[in-house]
Amino acid sequence: MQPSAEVAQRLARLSAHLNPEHPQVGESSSLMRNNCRAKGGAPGFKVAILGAAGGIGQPLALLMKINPLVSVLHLYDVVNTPGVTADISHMDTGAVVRGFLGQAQLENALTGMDLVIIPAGVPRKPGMTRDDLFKINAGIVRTLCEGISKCCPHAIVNLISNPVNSTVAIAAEVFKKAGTYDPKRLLGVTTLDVVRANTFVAEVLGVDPRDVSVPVVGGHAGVTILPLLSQVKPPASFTPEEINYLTDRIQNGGTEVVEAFAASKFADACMRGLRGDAGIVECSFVASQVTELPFFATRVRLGRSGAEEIFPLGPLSEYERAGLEKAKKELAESINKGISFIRK
Ligand SMILES: NC(=O)C1=CN([C@@H]2O[C@H](COP(=O)(O)OP(=O)(O)OC[C@H]3O[C@@H](n4cnc5c(N)ncnc54)[C@H](O)[C@@H]3O)[C@@H](O)[C@H]2O)C=CC1
Ligand SMILES: O=C([O-])CC(=O)C(=O)O
Repeated sequence: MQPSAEVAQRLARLSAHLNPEHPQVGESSSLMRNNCRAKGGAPGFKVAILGAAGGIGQPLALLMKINPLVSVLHLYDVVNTPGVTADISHMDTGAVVRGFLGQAQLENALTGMDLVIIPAGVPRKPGMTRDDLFKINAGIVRTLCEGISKCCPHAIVNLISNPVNSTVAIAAEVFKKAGTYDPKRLLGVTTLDVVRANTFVAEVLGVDPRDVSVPVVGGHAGVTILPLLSQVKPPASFTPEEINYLTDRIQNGGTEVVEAFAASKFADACMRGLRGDAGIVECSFVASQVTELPFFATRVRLGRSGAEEIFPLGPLSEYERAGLEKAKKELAESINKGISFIRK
């Protein structure tokens, strides 16, 4: 008797697993080379993390593997992806995990992706600013974005690598050069500023951070991070001392601790937008006409094509208006630095 189609498929998969012909570096098992599809669940999105073996990349990979919106998860790095991929791939959730190691595998990592998340590059050491990372990370982001424009030009890109205030401009220039630029699809990740703002404001108010929403606008470094405490929801008022304390703590939170939770939260919001959910609003650093600068972080509505609507700043307090001027001055320099890196 002939085995059923399903049994035949299972036997083929088992045989491929037991007899790996030419193991490829960076793939966690021969099952992954069979182009197998995630079983069960919604159709899901194909997500690549570039820099997946790093401090942000690894926990982010774990969080994406448990996200039911993800059907395929590609983990790319220049080191250590085989181990990380093996680890993540053993989790009993739906997404199929594949690992890719080194530049030669970048194109395979990117082909067919719906969402590309980029935490690749060097992080700050104590005493450094995010701008101090420009020298190394600018080139890394350029190479990765060249790959994106070639292999998945319609993917949504979540850019985490610092300095975000410059790397978003770098990515935009690379995409423009390649003729693939869609401003709605390029999003600098500033969610961590919002997550911190919600947490610190909730601490001051003595409420649950999940019930608090603080818009954070501008950019993602020092004074360019501008929490709009006058627009906190639910409405709350703060003393001048509280405003100084909160603004300073939110602007400098990155020197306390960095974390992947916010990156995962933002990626999840992008996928819910892609799926067509209504009313998905997050802060992000995007191409914008809210100010005279070409990029600016404000609340944006995420939809099927990325950042579909960019909300204005709303009424600002005097303190926030002064902060906005400082933020714009530094932001303009960071954005120009990114643009000239590619145009030079
Ligand atoms: N936007 C945001 O809210 C945040 C941004 N960051 C930034 O994210 C970046 C990564 O931070 P961590 O994960 O802590 O650093 P990390 O050093 O732990 O990890 C970075 C990873 O990138 C990889 N990498 C280096 N060059 C690469 C290349 N050419 N292609 C692919 N991967 C490459 C490294 O091998 C490493 O695994 C830093 O620039 C950091 O400042 C970090 C936290 C929050
Ligand atoms: O501060 C850093 O170096 C990393 C980062 O962007 C953050 O944690 O907000």
